[in-house]
Amino acid sequence: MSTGNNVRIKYLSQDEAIAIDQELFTTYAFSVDQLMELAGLSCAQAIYSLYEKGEVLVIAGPGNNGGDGLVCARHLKLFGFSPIILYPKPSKSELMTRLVTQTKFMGIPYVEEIPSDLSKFSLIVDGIFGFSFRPPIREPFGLILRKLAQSNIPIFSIDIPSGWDVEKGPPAADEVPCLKPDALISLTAPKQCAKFFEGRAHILGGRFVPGELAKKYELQLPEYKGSDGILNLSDS
Ligand SMILES: NC(=O)C1=CN([C@@H]2O[C@H](COP(=O)(O)OP(=O)(O)OC[C@H]3O[C@@H](n4cnc5c(N)ncnc54)[C@H](O)[C@@H]3O)[C@@H](O)[C@H]2O)[C@H](O)CC1
Ligand SMILES: [K+]
Repeated sequence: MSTGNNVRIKYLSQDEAIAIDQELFTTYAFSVDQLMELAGLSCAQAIYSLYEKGEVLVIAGPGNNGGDGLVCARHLKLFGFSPIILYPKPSKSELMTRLVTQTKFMGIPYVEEIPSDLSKFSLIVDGIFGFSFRPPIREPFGLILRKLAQSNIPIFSIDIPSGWDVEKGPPAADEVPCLKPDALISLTAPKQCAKFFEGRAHILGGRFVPGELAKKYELQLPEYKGSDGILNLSDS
């Protein structure tokens, strides 16, 4: 992709995305919750820039993509949205347990299963699977994705449209339900599946990559404006 400042942004393979993530946590000494906070905050900032305030269903999966979703929900609440969380396979990790406690103290309600009628929601945040997803989908996520694929509510996908292959993109029509997100936020850098994104806004977020690491992986990241935490790649 060519961006406004004539840089060709790189699309990462699944292995590269995982390797960069690991390097951030080891060599560069970041903790998961530091980066998750920045990632989730950039998701909420992107949503604020794209959508009217309203009731938002945030669906959190079992891994760190789900953690980004929980952080995003917390910031959405502070920004004046009304998030509701579906977190069907809660992790027992200390970090995720703390995130759940934080959201509950923020007064954010949880639902146990995907509501049969989604019409009251103005937006669905897809924090189900990120770059570690490997098909085929295990339940209850197949059921949830089927329901989302059938609805007309705009979907904002965090890092990867859930159910898509991280490199090959949308599943074949006869395989599994295929999400067609209205917006996608790529954290750190887009993964190869983002080439197949046809929605309204492709946002770059997660502004925490040290220059040396970006150079090593030849990320060719476009420049964020000023102190912004997000950059709309669809504008350029
Ligand atoms: N460096 C960054 O940009 C950061 C990104 N962050 C976010 O972290 C995710 C990646 O998180 P990870 O925990 O590695 O994996 P996932 O969330 O993608 O999911 C793993 C989770 O899902 C289960 N799973 C995998 N495949 C399936 C399947 N076919 N069916 C059902 N369940 C499946 C698996 O068992 C795990 O439980 C990245 O995308 C960003 O969103 C960080 O927050 C900050 C740094
Ligand atoms: K996702």
